[in-house]
Amino acid sequence: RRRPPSTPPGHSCHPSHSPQPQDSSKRLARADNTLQIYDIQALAPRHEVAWYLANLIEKDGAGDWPPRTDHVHWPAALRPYKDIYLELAPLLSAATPSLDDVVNTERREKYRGLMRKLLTERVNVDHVRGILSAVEAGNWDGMTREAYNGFYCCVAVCRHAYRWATIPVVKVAQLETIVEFPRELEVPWTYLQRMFGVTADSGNNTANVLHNFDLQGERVYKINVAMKDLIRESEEIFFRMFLDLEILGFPIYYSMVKALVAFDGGDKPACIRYLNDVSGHLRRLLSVFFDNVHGGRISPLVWLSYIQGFQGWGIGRYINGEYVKYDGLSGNHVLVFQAIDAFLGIERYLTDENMERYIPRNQRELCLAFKRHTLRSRLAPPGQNPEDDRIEEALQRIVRQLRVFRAAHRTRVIPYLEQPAPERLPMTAGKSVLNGSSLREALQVLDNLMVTRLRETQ
Ligand code: HEM
Repeated sequence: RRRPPSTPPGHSCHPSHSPQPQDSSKRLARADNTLQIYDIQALAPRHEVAWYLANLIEKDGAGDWPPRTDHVHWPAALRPYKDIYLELAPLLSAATPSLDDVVNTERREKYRGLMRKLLTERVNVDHVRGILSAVEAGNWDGMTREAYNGFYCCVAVCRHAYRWATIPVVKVAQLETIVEFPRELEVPWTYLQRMFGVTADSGNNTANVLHNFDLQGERVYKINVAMKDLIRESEEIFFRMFLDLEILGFPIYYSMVKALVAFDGGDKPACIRYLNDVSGHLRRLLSVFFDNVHGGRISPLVWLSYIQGFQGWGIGRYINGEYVKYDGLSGNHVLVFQAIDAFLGIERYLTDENMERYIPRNQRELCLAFKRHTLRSRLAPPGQNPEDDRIEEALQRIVRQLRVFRAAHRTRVIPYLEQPAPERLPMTAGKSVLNGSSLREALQVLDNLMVTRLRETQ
């Protein structure tokens, strides 16, 4: 298998309340997962959950998790995409969002026109197709999986930039229902989405966020490059959280697999130890949320207008005569929460349809495998077997941790969502333009979703 990253082993200090986001010494480093990955690979032939985790790491992860990406060593035919995104990035955001539809339409047409022009001039679609079809046929001579992951991100963010064409997101953009994308952005997208086993026209947390970091932890395609520090720093901290969640998620996936292998091998004391490990790792992971989702780190004054909007989508296309609208990104795409829910036997938050649209196939399959092996349906009734009771207690501890997270998430996100943004209609990235006659009603719908989820967490 490919070597895991050459970044330093172990962990650097956890982001605290006052780091400069640009200061790399304060960032959580990717861990050295080598030994755990060997262990998972060794277990793969005899336990299907280990197999699905090994498969995710080897394929989507390019040999590690979070996924390894390369944004530099690409075939020449693909490189213009990155150049074009980066060249146009300073034009994307406006320091003062206009409330005038005419001004906004002009801004957007200018951005789209430029992107179209540069794509036509510099991208040879036949060459792009040639490279991606070779990969699809299993021939990786032309590019590595790391580079493929990087390119997935690049095309995804180019599409989101083209979709909105000005940030903050404005009403005229929200009112579009269908957008005709340049073929340079359509052709590769079909291949990329097929490879990852997802169907949406929009991106997802894996493409737009996880793959948007190089191995040194630098974010490659930023949104608000020419805006004030408060916006740029909040943007960095916000997206960095999602990489950190997967860095800290890895030992959780590992411990959950080991707990299942131990249980299935009849070693219940070892199973309990691994479940306790899950709790310990989860505590650390949740602190990423608690330490960052507040005004001292991510400013609610700028989040809604400058950070969230880019990741929305809210347009669609006709498929077999029926209009299908796609949503953008949400925390609900994050693998670690889906995997833990599945492991605990909690019903899924996303519908089957949304899973297929936004969650890469190998992530979905890992979660389904966790669900098939959930321990809770296999324990003796309470009071009949002391070891089973201790397993249930350990599982309950994890459930309680998730409940604390969900209760906190419910309240902490409100100041971000209720920020005035007169340039747009109420919208979340994950749920698109919100129905309801007022912002209050729209937020109530979201709150109901979160309360229901909290209730289901048991
Ligand atoms: C300003 C920051 C955030 C806001 C405004 C926000 C808002 C929301 C909203 C409105 C929902 C319900 C609608 C939907 O499914 O999309 C949601 C769901 C969700 N969010 Fe967030 N979120 C934020 C940050 C985060 C972060 C950092 C995480 C991960 C630690 C996260 C994890 C989740 C999860 C897992 C769900 C699905 C429901 C669940 O499993 O409880 N969110 N978020």
